[in-house]
Amino acid sequence: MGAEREEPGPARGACPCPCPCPCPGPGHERGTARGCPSSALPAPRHGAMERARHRLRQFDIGDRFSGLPLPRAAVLLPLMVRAGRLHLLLTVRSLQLRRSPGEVCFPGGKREDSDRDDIDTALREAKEEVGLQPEKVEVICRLMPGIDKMNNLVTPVVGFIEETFQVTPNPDEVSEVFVVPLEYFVKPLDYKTFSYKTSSGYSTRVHCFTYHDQEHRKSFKIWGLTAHFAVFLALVIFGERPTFEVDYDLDNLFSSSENYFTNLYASIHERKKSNL
Ligand SMILES: CCCCCCCCCCCCCC(=O)SCCNC(=O)CCNC(=O)[C@H](O)C(C)(C)COP(=O)(O)OP(=O)(O)OC[C@H]1O[C@@H](n2cnc3c(N)ncnc32)[C@H](O)[C@@H]1OP(=O)(O)O
Ligand SMILES: [Mg+2]
Repeated sequence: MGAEREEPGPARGACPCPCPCPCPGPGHERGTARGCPSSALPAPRHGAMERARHRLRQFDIGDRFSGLPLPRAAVLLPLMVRAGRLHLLLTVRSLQLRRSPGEVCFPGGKREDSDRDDIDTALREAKEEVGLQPEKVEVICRLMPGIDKMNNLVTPVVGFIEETFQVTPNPDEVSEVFVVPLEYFVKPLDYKTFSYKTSSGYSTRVHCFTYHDQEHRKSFKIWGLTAHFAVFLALVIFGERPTFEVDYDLDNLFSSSENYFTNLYASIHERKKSNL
């Protein structure tokens, strides 16, 4: 599968943040250290990370959907390298939560007035939920959003974190934290799929992974929107065909993911209009 988008435009010039980096891409906000690889992490030069950065930047949507009239939420897709392989950090929601108790999801939540954008939301929520300090995250990009069952527009923000990060889960919101090799979301050992009709009548495929975690000696079920984001991330980074069917044209991953989102969004818009 070839990437069908060019690298984002020319370098944005000398970076005014205190670090000496050449302002490498969309994840790095000029004038701040936010998303700056040089200041966020001790100069990771791991091959897997370099390749992933390169691929992810081609799929950055930036602020593209920020004007859509839906309530907003954002999740952080925290990537780390363990034993030379990329891994994703996931959480299990506390059983006390009103929505989706006990389900696996990424650190994240609803936008607050103090958040400037989806990156702020994802970083703030990750700090609140698992104790991840924003300056310990190298933000790489924002991927194509999804829409949850409450019709929140949910933007996945991808960031690298250090393998040595010590989680401190907030028990009000998170009961467990675990990591899964990213390859599992293209080559799973235990996978099911089913079709699902959203409240707006849009039919979609839902992925459902069961991951047997050696460290916790237990299995976690990862499905729905969380699985949707994990699969898309793995497709972007590995650029390989998964061992199961997906709703994308893999030779045109960016445009087909955009069509997928646009069709889902249109179904919600149509439903709202017909209810007026
Ligand atoms: C392109 C389109 C794609 C479409 C998808 C295709 C796939 C198909 C999908 C099909 C299936 C679709 C369906 C599935 O996928 S269900 C399948 C599995 N589940 C998932 O995938 C989870 C998906 N959901 C999420 O990731 C989150 O819910 C999102 C990110 C959307 C919202 O974030 P979240 O929900 O995490 O929000 P929050 O962190 O701001 O707040 C959480 C709550 O915690 C309260 N709180 C806060 N602080 C404290 C505190 N100190 N003490 C006590 N409580 C505290 C706070 O008031 C709030 O309470 P409430 O107000 O909720 O009651
Ligand atoms: Mg949350």
